[in-house]
Amino acid sequence: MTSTSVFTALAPYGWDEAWADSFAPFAADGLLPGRVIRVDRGQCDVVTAGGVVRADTAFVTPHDPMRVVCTGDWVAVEPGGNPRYVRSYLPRRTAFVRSTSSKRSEGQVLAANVDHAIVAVSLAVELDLGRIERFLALAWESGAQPVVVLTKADLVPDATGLSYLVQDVETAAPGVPVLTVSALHGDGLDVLRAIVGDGTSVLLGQSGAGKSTLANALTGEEVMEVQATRDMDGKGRHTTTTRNLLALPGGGVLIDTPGLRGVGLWDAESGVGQVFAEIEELAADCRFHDCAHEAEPGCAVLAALDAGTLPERRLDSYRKLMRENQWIVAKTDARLRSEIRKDWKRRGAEGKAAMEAKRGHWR
Ligand SMILES: Nc1nc2c(ncn2[C@@H]2O[C@H](COP(=O)(O)OP(=O)(O)OP(=O)(O)O)[C@@H](O)[C@H]2O)c(=O)[nH]1
Ligand SMILES: [Zn+2]
Repeated sequence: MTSTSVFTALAPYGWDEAWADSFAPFAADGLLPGRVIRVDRGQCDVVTAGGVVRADTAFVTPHDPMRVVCTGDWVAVEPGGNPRYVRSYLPRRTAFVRSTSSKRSEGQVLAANVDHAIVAVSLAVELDLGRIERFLALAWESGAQPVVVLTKADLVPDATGLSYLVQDVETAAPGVPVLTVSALHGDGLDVLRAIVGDGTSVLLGQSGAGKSTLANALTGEEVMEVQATRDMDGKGRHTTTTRNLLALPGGGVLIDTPGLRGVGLWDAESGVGQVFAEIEELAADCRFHDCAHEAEPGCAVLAALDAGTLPERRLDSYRKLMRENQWIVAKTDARLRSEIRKDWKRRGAEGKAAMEAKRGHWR
């Protein structure tokens, strides 16, 4: 296959000149480029110019879960073999990471190379700005551009009410476009389509926020492809193959993985800073460089609070997310420290053993 036809085949999945450049050394080794559309234990499905192939990730499964191949990664796969192997993956432009179970406070990459993080928020229930801010922190932290999509706009009875809701969300989302859509009536979908039409998008948001409905509207099909298999017991059994990454009919790529639904905050300090851009801006004018905005003299944040230009809810939410984030960071640091200590101990023991072996030799 020529490099032009590879380019044409993979462009709908987000392949571009820059990816092709960083892939060049792998191409020289006879490896094929492809994008991971799904991962399961030790295996992944990769869309290549020649179609979807199944590949083993044993070569690229390091100890660090942050470095495990994930949906959205561009990989170098072997041209054949049973099993065929993923040999490497290209450096990520962005990555969605979440903290795993409380026992092991490591990050886990959920999706890679995402450009737009679509945060779906239902207008059918009372707005929870704190929750929106949390999703936005995570989105900014990943490197993707967040977009808030207020769904089920048809359930808001009047236009004035709707515009107030949008304004509320906008105060919680500086630098973030806020759209309203109704999947029921199709309102606002073209604006969303224009955004996701370029690059790779993910859908975030609480259960019931309308993510699947949006995904279906964008893809124009069911995201779950149900494949009829051999009817073993006459009950019409089906197996479902899930593609977690889809090329959209109007251009752009959508990643929708179960794991991304319900992500938490992970080391998102700079992300939190971006969500609360106006507070960070104020903080630059505090008298003390390390002002905690609690009771310090010359605190510009508290001054804005007093003046009523900064809503108290915003400051509370900022503090809460910062605290939570610091806790996660501290937990990770503790893990790192204990790992380093273990490493020292091991090296110490090896060193001691080596010394003793030498001594034995001298004796
Ligand atoms: N009235 C109205 N209902 C909607 C709209 N979009 C989604 N819904 C309904 O809201 C409910 C939840 O939508 P889903 O798309 O399943 O939500 P989800 O975010 O995918 O939920 P999870 O799969 O639990 O994460 C469904 O009953 C949808 O039919 C809309 O634009 N208008
Ligand atoms: Zn201050």
